Formats: sequence, C-alpha cells, structure tokens
Amino acid sequence: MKTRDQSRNWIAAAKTLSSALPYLQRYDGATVVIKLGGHAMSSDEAMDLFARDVVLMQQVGVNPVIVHGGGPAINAMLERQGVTSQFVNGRRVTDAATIEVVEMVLSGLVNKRIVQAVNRQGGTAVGISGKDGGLMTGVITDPALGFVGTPVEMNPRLLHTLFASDMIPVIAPVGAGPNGETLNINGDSAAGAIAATLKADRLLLLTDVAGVKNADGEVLTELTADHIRQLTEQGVITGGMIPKTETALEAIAGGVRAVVILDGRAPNACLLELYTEHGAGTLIRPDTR
Ligand SMILES: Nc1ncnc2c1ncn2[C@@H]1O[C@H](COP(=O)(O)OP(=O)(O)O)[C@@H](O)[C@H]1O
Ligand SMILES: CC(=O)N[C@@H](CCC(=O)OP(=O)(O)O)C(=O)O
Repeated sequence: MKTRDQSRNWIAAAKTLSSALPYLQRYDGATVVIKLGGHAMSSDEAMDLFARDVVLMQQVGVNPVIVHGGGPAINAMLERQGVTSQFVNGRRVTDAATIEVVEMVLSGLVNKRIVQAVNRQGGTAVGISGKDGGLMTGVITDPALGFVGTPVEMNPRLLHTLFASDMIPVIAPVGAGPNGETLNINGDSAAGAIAATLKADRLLLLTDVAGVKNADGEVLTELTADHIRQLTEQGVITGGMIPKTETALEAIAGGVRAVVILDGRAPNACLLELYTEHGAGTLIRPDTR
C-alpha cells in the first residue's frame, strides 16, 4: 500500500511536469548546443544522467548537439608518457607529438564514451570531429601555442542531415587546418563556433563550477559584455573560464540567442536550465540597452 507521503511525492512530480509546459513549447524545434567540459564528466552515473537529459530534450522536440572537452583525459594520457602540458589563457600548448594524443583521446576515448552513454538511454548518437563533413576548419592564430586552431570556416550540412534523421551529433573539438594539418581547438571555442553557425537558441557550457564568480566568490546570475571585460581585466576571470566567457561573447555576436555557464556535475543541470523557472548558472545574452 502507498503511504500518504509517497502520494504527495507523485503529486509534486506531476505538478513539476505540468509547470514545464510553457518551456516545452518554447524549446519545441529549438537547437541547443551543449558543451560538456572534461571536468563535468565525472562518474559513469553522472554521464548516464546527462545522456538521459539530452535524450529527453530530443524526445520533446529539441535538436541537441553535444560538443565535448576532455582536458583531464588528455593530461592523464600525456602523463603516462611523462609529459606535462603548459597552458596559456586556458589553451594547451600543442606540439606535433601532443596533437596526436589530443586527437586520439578526444575523437576516440572521450567521444565514444559519450556516444555510448546516449545510445544506452535510447538515443541515436553519432560521434564525429570537426574534420567530418568539413564541419570546422581552423587556422593557427598564435604560433606560440603550436597546433592550436581558431575556427574560421564552418559547414553545418552534416549536422542538418543528422537532425533530419533524429540523430544526436557528439563532436570532438579537433579540426582541419588549411594545409591539411590537425588542429587542437579548445572545446568552448568549438562549441561557440558550432552554436553560431547553427544560430542556436541556447549554448550551455557545462563545467565544474556553479557559474561565473565575482571577486567575492559569489556566482553571478547574469553577465553583460562590459562586466565580462571588467572581470577579466581585474584578474577575476582566469584560466579555463577565459575561453568560456570569450566564447559566450563571440557566440552572442554570431547570432546565438543566449549562453549559460553552469555546473554540469549538478544532477539534471540541462533540464533545470531549460524547463524550469529556476534556471541555473550564469546567463549571458545580447545587450538590450
Ligand atoms: N571568475 C571565475 N568564476 C568561476 N570559475 C573560474 C573563474 N575564474 C577561473 N575559474 C576557473 O575556471 C574553471 C573552469 O574551466 P575548466 O577547468 O577549463 O573547465 P572545463 O573542463 O569544464 O572546460 C573553474 O573550475 C575555475 O577554477
Ligand atoms: C586548445 C586547447 O586547450 N584544447 C583543449 C581541448 C579539450 C578541451 O577543451 O577540454 P576541456 O573542455 O575539458 O577543458 C585541450 O587540449 O585540453
């Protein structure tokens, strides 16, 4: 027999579902690019929960695109070879030997782990990198970083083909260079360029902090472009948060409707952000002033 408390829980669950209706309607047919950072990919359970959210989003009419990172997995593989990477403003200095490890780890281990997780939840994920279908071509903008690319030319045709077949693209941030070289592209930059070429409704940057913090360590619920520049100049936004906030600004300038930086380790982070009044993390959207 059910207890009164159990029935209350079910009534609350039904209410939550009912209150999601306006959000379900808002995102029906929307394109949502989700960047899953390496630090947000913790346990297999967390990965399954993330994959379940993405499959649910697709089930209710969203075209989800996953772009992933994998910095910690690359570090672990390089450490086995006794190599420690240097980072400049959140980007890995990538020599010829390192780019081989980067591609192997991102397009192989990390990409397929996510593909499998989505497929286990009943979705149809297809793992690709920026090289496939000419999706993302980059150029070296800072030779001191080695084989690190900035996306310059995008071709989203393959992504539209996958959407039309209800498949979920899972994209490793590796691109081709103009001379056939392989380029390591920061996961955030790749996600931003993909979101911009798709004119996505939302870009969710999932990381390991609740959002962008101010000098007092408080999470800011909303950020303007001016505020981001200020916090960066003051040294409050540092390291891996630099490519994220840079990406947010570029994505907005490129036609993405809003970017959210949020904690991907929190259970159901994507659902909370899209389908509840609560929202999550730090929202960056075009200046309306
Ligand atoms: N102002 C800030 N607010 C929040 N996090 C910040 C800030 N400045 C730097 N960070 C750092 O950025 C990190 C997220 O970037 P990164 O480690 O590259 O994550 P990911 O692997 O998810 O891409 C946080 O864990 C935090 O240490
Ligand atoms: C140029 C550059 O820094 N590329 C990143 C690509 C992976 C990534 O972005 O991983 P996270 O999202 O986990 O940080 C790297 O080599 O680590």
